[in-house]
Amino acid sequence: MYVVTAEEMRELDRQTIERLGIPAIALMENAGRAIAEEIIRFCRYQAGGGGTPAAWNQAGGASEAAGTRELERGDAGAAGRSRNGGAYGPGGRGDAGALGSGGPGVQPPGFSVSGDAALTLEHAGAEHWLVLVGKGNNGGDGLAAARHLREAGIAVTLVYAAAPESLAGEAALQQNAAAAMGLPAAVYGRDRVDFAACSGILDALLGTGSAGAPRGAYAELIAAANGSGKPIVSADIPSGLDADTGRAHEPYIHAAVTVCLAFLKRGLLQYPGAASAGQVVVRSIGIPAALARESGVPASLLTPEVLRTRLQVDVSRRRSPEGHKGTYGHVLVAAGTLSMSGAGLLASRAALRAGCGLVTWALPTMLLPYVIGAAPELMLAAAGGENGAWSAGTAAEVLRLSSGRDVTAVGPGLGRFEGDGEWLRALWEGIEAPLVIDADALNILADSEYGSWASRRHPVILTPHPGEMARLARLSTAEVQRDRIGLALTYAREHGVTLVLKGAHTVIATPEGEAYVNITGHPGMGTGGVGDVLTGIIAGLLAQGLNAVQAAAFGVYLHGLAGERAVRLRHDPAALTAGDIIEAL
Ligand SMILES: NC(=O)C1=CN([C@@H]2O[C@H](COP(=O)(O)OP(=O)(O)OC[C@H]3O[C@@H](n4cnc5c(N)ncnc54)[C@H](OP(=O)(O)O)[C@@H]3O)[C@@H](O)[C@H]2O)[C@@H](O)CC1
Ligand SMILES: Nc1ncnc2c1ncn2[C@@H]1O[C@H](COP(=O)(O)OP(=O)(O)O)[C@@H](O)[C@H]1O
Ligand SMILES: [K+]
Repeated sequence: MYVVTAEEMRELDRQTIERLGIPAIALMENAGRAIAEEIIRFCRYQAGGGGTPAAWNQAGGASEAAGTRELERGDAGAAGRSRNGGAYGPGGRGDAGALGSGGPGVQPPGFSVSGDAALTLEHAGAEHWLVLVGKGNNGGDGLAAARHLREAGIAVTLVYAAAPESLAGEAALQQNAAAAMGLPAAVYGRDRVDFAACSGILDALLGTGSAGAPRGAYAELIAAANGSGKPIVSADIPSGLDADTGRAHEPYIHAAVTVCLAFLKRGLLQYPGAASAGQVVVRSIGIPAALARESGVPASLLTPEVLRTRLQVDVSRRRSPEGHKGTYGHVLVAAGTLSMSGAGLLASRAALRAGCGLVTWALPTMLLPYVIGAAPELMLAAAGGENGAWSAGTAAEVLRLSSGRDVTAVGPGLGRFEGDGEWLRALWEGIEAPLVIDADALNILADSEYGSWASRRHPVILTPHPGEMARLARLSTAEVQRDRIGLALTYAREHGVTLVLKGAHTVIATPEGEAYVNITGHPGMGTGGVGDVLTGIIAGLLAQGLNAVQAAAFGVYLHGLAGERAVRLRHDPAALTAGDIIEAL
């Protein structure tokens, strides 16, 4: 699933209209219909008592994002089936249920007629939706949706932010159609609007054409909608949000559902915007995905389908019947100091659980006797150093140990030491295998002009959290968080590295200029050592022959999934520890 900026979206719109000859009004019609269907689905969900995301999916339709957990069920090939199953499940979109919900062998009846179930609502008479209409195309989408809602028997009242005569182009056509259908309309500031009397609000004020903080009537309508306590469904993006960065201008809509049109917008994946969008449903409006591919849209949501098809990852993690420990690669982990030996242990254990054949943990000599037996499957190697710390002189031993290993991971619990820049440079220039760089090794890198180091034949994966990224990019942490996708794309391309920018919705960016945004995981994972586990997983996958981008993307995805599974076993996200994630892998 592609993730676009407002500019990319405009270009794809333009190509669809000009190259394919599909009229803009047709796209707007599709958008309006999709929004109306999702509002009806939301009404069904609410009538059913609301509840879990599963109940939401059952209320009709299921997006690709809803299928992102399918690896969890251990049925990697289920993508298409699960989506269809969701779409035609109980209360679902379409009337395919009329053909029988049974498996193969169930015969359809001889004669059947089915209708537009997605635009039908049993208790429509109980619903009354306010449609807040901006004067751009977002407002046009809202007007088209209003007509479909009215057709479904739902009462609608249009609330224009600006005089209806000020709408132009396709939005003006929609305004004329709505007026011709006799849809009741109010103009904010001129007519009284009773938010208390409605059952829900469609926010079609501002979309991808929005610039800066909402002004005038827009700001007042947003504040009134939020203050009403009624559920809000947003068209394309919640009004007030920056479509690219997810920055929330004041005021901005707090939506229960966002019906994103054509392609996922970057701002819906980046915080704080991601938190204001509620359930995000991406609906096709007739713009082919092939256009996004051909135009080189660089960002995608990381789904099992993207892992399988675009990144060519064998997500089933098949093992050869004749395989042995030599088949699955050997990881060297250079990590741990006296006060942070656990970081090295966590990374090493995670590499084993990720399925590699062998792991050697190189650590300061003094520590070795204390960790014997901590993980009996590990091999330990004393790397020298003094008093449980690393020293510049240990580089030669790490280089010797790395020879013949398939990957070296360096950094967790490493600490800083005299000459650490030259130490890391020796590893960078001398290790003839992929290198995963994390934690203090990233801080060492940030203090070095590593662009002048000899270029490597083998890939480098950097795994910074936002603080480490800030040091690498010489920005503040707030600046890093302002547009994580944009920054990750730029940094990875300019520095020729695979970058894993961690945190909620981790971004994996490639030296070739692509980015993948992960949505597995949860806030309970913000606890010490969880990043060390990720480093181990990525190294373990690299050792098994995955390339840098495959290992980074699949590693981040599995790490989040294991975090979710670990919490289910423990029942409380706050109780999660890094070791639980290793056990849940
Ligand atoms: N084929 C298509 O075109 C398709 C379009 N699609 C839909 O169109 C949406 C994009 O439409 P868009 O480009 O017309 O911009 P939109 O978001 O409606 O806002 C522009 C209006 O808002 C105003 N305005 C701006 N900032 C403001 C502020 N801070 N505070 C107050 N007002 C502000 C601005 O006024 P101005 O500044 O010009 O006076 C202008 O009137 C997109 O999100 C999707 O929903 C899809 O269905 C796909 C097909
Ligand atoms: N809110 C969140 N949602 C999803 N994942 C998260 C969240 N907070 C943290 N994580 C994940 O937890 C890990 C924390 O890594 P890091 O900050 O390096 O921890 P440490 O240095 O203690 O090992 C990262 O993989 C990060 O993406
Ligand atoms: K909107």
